[in-house]
Amino acid sequence: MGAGKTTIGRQLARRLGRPFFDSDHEIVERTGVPIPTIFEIEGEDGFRRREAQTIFELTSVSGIVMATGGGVVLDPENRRRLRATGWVVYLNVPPLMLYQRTRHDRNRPLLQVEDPLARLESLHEARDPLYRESAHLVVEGGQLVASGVVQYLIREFDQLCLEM
Ligand SMILES: Nc1ncnc2c1ncn2[C@@H]1O[C@H](COP(=O)(O)OP(=O)(O)O)[C@@H](O)[C@H]1O
Ligand SMILES: O=C(O)C1=C[C@@H](OP(=O)(O)O)[C@@H](O)[C@H](O)C1
Ligand SMILES: [Mg+2]
Repeated sequence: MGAGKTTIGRQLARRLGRPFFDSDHEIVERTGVPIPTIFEIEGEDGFRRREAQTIFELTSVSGIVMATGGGVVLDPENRRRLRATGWVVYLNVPPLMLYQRTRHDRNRPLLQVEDPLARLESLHEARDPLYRESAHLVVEGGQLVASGVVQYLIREFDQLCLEM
């Protein structure tokens, strides 16, 4: 959360001239309610079921750029499908920076706790191996501005296309 998936995904899609989908946005569109409301009514489990269904559908569409929610890697089938159907990028950003970017945002239910930085640290530790297992490319650090990451990804993607 706060790594820049939505921001960078949208910019990357625009630069590549491809359609952009954000799995969280799809879930909100389909249910007609914001993510915190889904967590309130159906719990995290309910949200994860909707997320897995959305990932299943979006990984069936080719030629798109997709941003996922940060918890998508918890489900082994999500990880398998994403890796098998797409070119997966992990934006690895230190928890303190994630905290600075998300601290005023009330739209992430998992961070509405007394100590959001500690929550981000423990999520990062638990999920980092899962992100690495899923990704074809890891962008380390989070120091680059979003447009810089996009430029880097376009170069890497062009190189990949040349090699194919
Ligand atoms: N590379 C970046 N450098 C600085 N701020 C960024 C960067 N990427 C995203 N942000 C900012 O961080 C916040 C969270 O970004 P977002 O794209 O919603 O992350 P995610 O979808 O991974 O949770 C937004 O305010 C966004 O403008
Ligand atoms: O990390 C997570 O478990 C979540 C990340 C969120 O998306 P972002 O990573 O875009 O913030 C959203 O899917 C939900 O609040 C749960
Ligand atoms: Mg997002």
